[in-house]
Order: sequence, then structure tokens, then C-alpha cells
Amino acid sequence: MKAFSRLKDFFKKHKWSYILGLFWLLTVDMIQLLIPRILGNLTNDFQNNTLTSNGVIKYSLYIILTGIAIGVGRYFWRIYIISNSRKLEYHLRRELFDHLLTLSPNYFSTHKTGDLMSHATNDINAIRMAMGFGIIMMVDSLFIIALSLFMMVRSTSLKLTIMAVINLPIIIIITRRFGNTIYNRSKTVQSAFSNLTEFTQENFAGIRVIKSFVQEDLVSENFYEVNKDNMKKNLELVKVSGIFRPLLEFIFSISLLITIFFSGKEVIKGNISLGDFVAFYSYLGLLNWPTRAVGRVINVLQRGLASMDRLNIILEEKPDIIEISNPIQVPSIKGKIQFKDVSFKYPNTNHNALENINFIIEQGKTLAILGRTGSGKSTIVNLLLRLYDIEEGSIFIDDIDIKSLSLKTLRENIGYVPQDNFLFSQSLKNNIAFAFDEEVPDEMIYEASKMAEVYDNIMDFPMTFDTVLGERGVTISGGQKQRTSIARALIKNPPILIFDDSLSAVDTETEEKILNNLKSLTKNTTTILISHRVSTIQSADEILFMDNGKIIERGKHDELLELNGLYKNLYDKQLLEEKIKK
Ligand SMILES: Nc1ncnc2c1ncn2[C@@H]1O[C@H](COP(=O)(O)OP(=O)(O)OP(=O)(O)O)[C@@H](O)[C@H]1O
Repeated sequence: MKAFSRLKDFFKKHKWSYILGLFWLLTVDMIQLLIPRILGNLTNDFQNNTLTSNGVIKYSLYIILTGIAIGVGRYFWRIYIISNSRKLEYHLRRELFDHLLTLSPNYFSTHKTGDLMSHATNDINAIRMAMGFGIIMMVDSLFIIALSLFMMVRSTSLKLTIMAVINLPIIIIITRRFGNTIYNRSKTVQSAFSNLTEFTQENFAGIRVIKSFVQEDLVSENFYEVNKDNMKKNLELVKVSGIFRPLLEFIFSISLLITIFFSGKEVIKGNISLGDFVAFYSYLGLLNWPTRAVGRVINVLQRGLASMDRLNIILEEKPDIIEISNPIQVPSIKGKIQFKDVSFKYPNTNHNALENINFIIEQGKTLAILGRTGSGKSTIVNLLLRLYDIEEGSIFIDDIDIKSLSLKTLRENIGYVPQDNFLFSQSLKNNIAFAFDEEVPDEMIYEASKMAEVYDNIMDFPMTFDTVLGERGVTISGGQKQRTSIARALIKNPPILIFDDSLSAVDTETEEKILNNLKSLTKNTTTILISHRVSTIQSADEILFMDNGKIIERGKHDELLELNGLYKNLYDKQLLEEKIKK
């Protein structure tokens, strides 16, 4: 139960709702326990011929009143306890989401999104069930069992009571066993169904590839397998759940049989009244649900506990990137960048992604980085943004070590156009203004998209800047996506701009226009341009040519051509390609 200590503050805050909920729950239980007694007394009055018409009205009123009281009470305990469990679910999801936002990208590269989603849904649901229905079932069943047994003994005798309930523990054991099997099989049904939906979704999303490779038959065959597996898992579940209820009913009916047989004999002998027999029989009926609930409650609490343990592991995960306690406050960043003797290895790898990197970019200058794929270009940017921390060397902005700046100051002052150009399933307007918490004037959005040469494309869409992207929204081309994410970086007007291979999906003419726009915008902006194309970067103030994590050539375009090395080689190749294309 230590696992739940994280929820201490939540329980403290909501203790009154829990107390009131439990109060109503126990009130309903006590009222329920009155019904068998009312029926018993009614039977006795019948048997003794003492029932008058007023008596009939009196008993009818009792039944109606208890019915109303039970209804009202149930409403209140649901409102208090079930609402609390929903609030708990909300609280935990929020805590988990906010916590995940603090973790570094490395955490997400080593943990599957599907697993995190399952913690956010299945585990939190299991905790909600344990802290809602789990608590209710536990209190309710124990209370009803204790009071019903007490009333049964009072109505007849201890001996008859023991005989009537002797087989009920079997129900608890069976509910536990079957409950677990049913739960496990339901999980496999869920996972088979999610395989089925995933398979269907992926194949219809990739329908063009399937058709162009003429693979319809293979896909149909694979679908047959996945569909069959789903049916098999459902049948396995039906086999157990089909036996479960009838078996419980059968065991319970043995108790009823014992009661009728032995208590009936006592009635015939005149040792107990007919009314007491009816009350006894009705109390036994009341035990039907709580005995099943005891088995279920143990399962629900166990699952809740296991889920809380799993959630605690994530919530206790510490972010890799930690801010120092008193970061240096800077009024504004100018944009000088320096890498000094930087070497870096990604976590869980054993080779250096960067080795002894040194460069300085003065404010307003442009540094270009070129090199083969996997040579370490994006790693330089990852380190500048502090998505990973270095252990060897230092990185400075305006001569301040970036580890001494707050993460907010550092990242807010960098306009970053990532390689994957990820856009959210929202309107283009919201995507471009993503960096701002408050509403941004439309003019700013238009200006940034003009700079990124995407304005005309967006104006051609029927909903222009209100066009929603994503699965059910419009899909835009790779080049339009790239330019939208350039607009998203430019609108911030940051002192440092980074383009990580961000012009690869646009033609050379548009590329030239964007670069010219940037020149006019970015007089004081320090720019890092990563590219595979020499045409993109040839006017940079310094070009780094990288290979295998090292800078192997550096200088201006002309200087590098004179070196007659790898840069010149690449330049000649690309020039030839251009000529052939033309
Ligand atoms: N998150 C990561 N974990 C482990 N290794 C990584 C990670 N990201 C990159 N690497 C490795 O680090 C090296 C440098 O990668 P990087 O992404 O910086 O190359 P790049 O020059 O930007 O390549 P590209 O031109 O294809 O974008 C590569 O060997 C790559 O496999």
C-alpha cells in the first residue's frame, strides 16, 4: 500500500467527499437490511391473522420509503465516491503528462510511445477502479456480510446460519480465480482488437504502396490471420465467462437449498416462525452480491496496486537535463556562439558522435555545416539546444556557458527548424504561431509565411490560414510543410536561427528566394545552416565540412574550393548534376 503514498495529498484534499460518500454507502446498506425484517414481520402478521388494511398500507409505505431512501442514498454515494475517482484519474493524468514534458528526448527514444500511452490509459484506469469501485465494494461487501450474518443468527440460530453459508467461501475463491483468468483473456482480446485496428489503419494509410506493388492478395491473407486471431481470442474469453456466472448461481443455490431444507424443517417443528424463515431466506439473498464482490475487490485492488507501482517508476524518473539553481539572468541574447573542445557520445552508445569540435560564430554571422549523413551535423544543434548535455568541452552563447542559462532563456532565443518538420494537427495559423502563448496578430503570421515563401500556397487553400492539418485535415506537401516550419521559427524573430536540412524539399529557385529573404531579415541574427547542398550554404561566413563526428575541412566557399578536398569534390558533383538536370 506504500505505492499509494503519492496520493496522500489528494486523499487529504478530498477527505470530506470520501467520508460523506462512505456515510451514504453505509446508510443505504442499513436500509437494505431493513427489507428482510419488514418482509418477515409482514409474513408473521399474515400467519397470525393480525394483518389489517391499515397494516397493509403501513407495510407498503415502509417498502416505498426504503426504496426511495436507497435510491437517494445510492445517488449520493455515487456522486461523492465515483466523482472522487474521476478527479483522481484527472489528477494522475495531468501529473503524468506534465512530468513526461520535463523528461529529455533521450527518455522518449528509449521508451515506446505505445507503452507510455498504455500507462496513461490502462494503468490510470486500474488505479481509478481501485480507488473508486474498489473502495466501495470493499466497505459495502464487508459491512453487508457482517450485518446480514448477524441478522440471520438473530432471526434463527447460529447453527442454521453456519449451515446456510458454509459453501459461500467457495464463491470468493472461484471469483478470484475466474476473475483473474477473465481479466487476462479480456486483455488479450483488447490487444488482438488493437492489432486488428492498427493493421487496418496502416494498410489503408499505405494503400498507394500496396496497389503500386500489387500486394493486395498478401495484405488480404495477412488480414485474414489478424482477423482470425481476434475471433479466437474472443472465443477463449467466452468459454470462461460463459461458465463463470452459472457456476456461481449453482453454488449459491446450494445455500438456498440447505436453507429451505433445514430451516423449513424448523418451521414445521414450530421452532422458528414463518416470518423469521422469510427474513432469514431474504438475508441469505442479500449475501449473494457481497460474496462475489469480495473476490472481485481483491483483484481490483491488486491490479490498482500493480498499476500504481508502474506509474511510480515513471513519475520518479529524473530528467537528464537539469537547470542550475540560480541561472544567470540576461536581459537579451546577442547571438555569439562558441563550441570549445566539444566531444560527445549519445547515451548507451560506445562511439563518439562528435570529436573535439571547435568553432566560434560572431553575432549576425552565418555558419554552414555540411557532411555525409550521420557525420554529426544535427548532433551539434541538439547540444546547442541542450537536448543532451555534454561531459567534455563547453558551449557558450554570448560567452556564457549554456549550462548557466535557464532552459527557457536558451531555447526561447533560438529559432529552430528541425529536420523532421513536425507539424501539429491544428490550423496552419496555430502551427506558425506555436511559440506564442497569447494570440498573435494575423499580420505577423502573414509576414513570417511570406519570408518562408509559403504565403501564396496557403492562400490557395480554401480555408487559407485556418486550414487544419492532420489525419482528418488537409495533407500538405513536404515542401509546404518545410516552409511552414520555417515560418514557425522566423515569427519568433530570434537572435539565433538554426535550419537543420530545412530547404531540402524546396526547389533551388524557391531556396534562393528564402535565403534572400533571410538576408534582409537576419542582419543581426546568427544563423546555423545545415545542408547537403552546396548551393544552400556557399555564401556562409564559415563552412564546416564534417565526417565521422570530426570537422575535416573548414573555411569560406572559395577557400574550400582551393583546398581541392572533399568539399570541392562534392561541389563538382552537385554542379554536374545541376547541369545534367538543366
Ligand atoms: N538519439 C541518438 N542516440 C544514439 N545515437 C544517435 C542518436 N542520434 C544520432 N545518433 C548517431 O550519432 C551520429 C551522428 O548523427 P547526426 O544525426 O548528428 O548526423 P547528421 O550528420 O545530422 O546526419 P543526417 O545528415 O542524416 O541528418 C550517427 O552515427 C547517429 O547514428
